[in-house]
Amino acid sequence: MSVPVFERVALIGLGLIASSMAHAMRRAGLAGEITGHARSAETREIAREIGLVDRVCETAAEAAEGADLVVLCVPVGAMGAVAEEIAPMLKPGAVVSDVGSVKKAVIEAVAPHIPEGVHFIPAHPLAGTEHSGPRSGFAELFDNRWCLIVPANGDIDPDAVARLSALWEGMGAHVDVMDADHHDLVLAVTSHTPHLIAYTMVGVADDLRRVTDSEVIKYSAAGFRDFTRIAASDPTMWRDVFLTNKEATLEILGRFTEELFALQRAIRTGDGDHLHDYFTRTRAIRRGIIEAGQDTAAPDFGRGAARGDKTEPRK
Ligand SMILES: NC(=O)c1ccc[n+]([C@@H]2O[C@H](COP(=O)([O-])OP(=O)(O)OC[C@H]3O[C@@H](n4cnc5c(N)ncnc54)[C@H](O)[C@@H]3O)[C@@H](O)[C@H]2O)c1
Ligand SMILES: O=C(O)C(=O)C[C@]1(C(=O)O)C=C[C@@H](O)C=C1
Repeated sequence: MSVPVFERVALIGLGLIASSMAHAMRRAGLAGEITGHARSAETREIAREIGLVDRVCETAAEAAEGADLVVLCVPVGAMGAVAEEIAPMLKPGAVVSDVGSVKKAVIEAVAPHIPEGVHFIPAHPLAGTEHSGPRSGFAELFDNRWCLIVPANGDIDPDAVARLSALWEGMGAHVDVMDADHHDLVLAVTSHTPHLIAYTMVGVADDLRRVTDSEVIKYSAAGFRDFTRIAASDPTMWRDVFLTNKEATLEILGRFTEELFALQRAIRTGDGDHLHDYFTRTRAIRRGIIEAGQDTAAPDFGRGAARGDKTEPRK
């Protein structure tokens, strides 16, 4: 057991990310005591039943009172209201962080409520699954994944950043620091737009299913099944992501639509060279990731790519 990085940690919201944090902190002895609160009585009951944290509190304010670290693990759209509720209970020198998938909107919603002398250090672990709720977490979720620390304007207290980084590293993650605007644009490319595409593709297939009497689902191959996994992700979380990362997502969707139209035209006009060149470029990107050894964020990647590497390019 190592020495706790924070003596008292409060987790507000007890879903996939908070429950994984609780397991990961316990695995490495990173917190002296963990308190927790979730809005729904049912979630609080389950958390008590499975012993997820040391103390389940009826209010967010009660959970945050006297904590050295408070982590907001609620949907992005709920962050501001939770910050306002806990603000009067925060002790001087405490660290407030969050795990939201969008950073600029969270900073705008939370920062105005943070009292003087309390450090607000937003963060985002780049790890998740399509599951949600207090039973869905597991200690290994953050192993070898990135956690991005996104300092809010003005507060970059080095000691507080170092302690939060040590906590995430103790939970298995690699830590990097990124500016909020850049974070939101990068995540719009790598996470938000791909989720929207998956939701759309599964919706299209569902419409077709009614026509073809379930053939689409019955005969769906692995690629489409991967889409259905992503499209099973929590509706509240993803509604909030798109409503709060509007600008960056619309920018990337605009570019995506242009490329899609170009591919559509190539198919219609029989422009095989365009299609082949495009697919060759995208395959090279995947291979580059594998060769650079940067595939740790997706354990399945390597195996699939190793098989793919042996295939000969075909015209
Ligand atoms: N799921 C992922 O893949 C993933 C990955 C990284 C970051 N995130 C971010 O982490 C946060 C939590 O996501 P999750 O996947 O753990 O969600 P989840 O749905 O599993 O859990 C959310 C929890 O928040 C609680 N909650 C909702 N509104 C609340 C409120 N107003 N007050 C108190 N509790 C409230 C719910 O009861 C639930 O316990 C989100 O901001 C999300 O963007 C999610
Ligand atoms: O693996 C998944 O299921 C995820 O969608 C995880 C994922 C991602 O897009 O990579 C989803 C949202 C996040 O904020 C971070 C990670």
